[in-house]
Amino acid sequence: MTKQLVIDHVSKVFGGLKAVADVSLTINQGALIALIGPNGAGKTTLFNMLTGESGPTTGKITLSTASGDVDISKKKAYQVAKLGVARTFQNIRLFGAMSVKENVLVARTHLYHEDFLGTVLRLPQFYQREHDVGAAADELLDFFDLTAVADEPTASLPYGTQRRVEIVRAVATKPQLLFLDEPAAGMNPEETADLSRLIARVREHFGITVVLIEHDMSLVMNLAEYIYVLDHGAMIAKGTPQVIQRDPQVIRAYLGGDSDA
Ligand SMILES: Nc1ncnc2c1ncn2[C@@H]1O[C@H](COP(=O)(O)OP(=O)(O)OP(=O)(O)O)[C@@H](O)[C@H]1O
Repeated sequence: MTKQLVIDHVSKVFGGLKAVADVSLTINQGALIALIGPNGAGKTTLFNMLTGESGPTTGKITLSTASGDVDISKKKAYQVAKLGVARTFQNIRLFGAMSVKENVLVARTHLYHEDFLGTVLRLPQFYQREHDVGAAADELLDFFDLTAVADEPTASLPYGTQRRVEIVRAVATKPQLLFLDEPAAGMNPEETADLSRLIARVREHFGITVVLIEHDMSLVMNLAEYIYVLDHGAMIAKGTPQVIQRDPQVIRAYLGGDSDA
């Protein structure tokens, strides 16, 4: 198995609070992993460190890329994104006034920022690229079953659809690694089941490694191959869904008790 992301003794301290405490784990290419834990366990804080939103206080994060291993511990979010890492947020962050397709186009166009001269001078490659970007966006919208709402302003769409737009926008950046922060939040069981199938298809079709934070245990247990459990910033368990469901420490963390009884 090829390693994609190595998290080596990573901690994050806010004032006196250790939000993430000495967490180590390795994510292999193509994996579908869930990160779970009670509220305040440190899941989003860990995601923020892995995507460059906020650097670790101590520890190292190494991303394998086509051109070798890169230490991303001190890199900014836009630099990590350029290395092939995309994410969605717990609170949807879309361009609400823009249409669904425009959201995808913006994400896709970011890939070509390097060719500033070609764009400014409107060289032939600019028009070719515009055409390619448009065609790729249409294909993506079709894959995500969003063609019918392609021209709708995203803010006008139902919550579950907006979540799908967030994911397609992340996928439009052609990531190697996709982080989804509570993708099923606010969804009904039917939408959650649809989402679960969609995530599995995205991973399969685009060959993207997927890491998700989720409180919906039906989604986690059905979808994830491997689960990491955080509690009070520390990794308290890891294993397959079958193992995690029976882990006494995990059950205790969720039920909030302190004893073994
Ligand atoms: N920027 C910050 N400044 C200070 N404390 C923070 C900051 N961000 C998070 N925390 C604290 O760190 C701890 C971990 O928070 P985090 O949001 O990572 O938990 P979580 O597992 O994602 O929780 P939830 O499931 O509720 O989203 C919490 O005690 C939180 O209050």
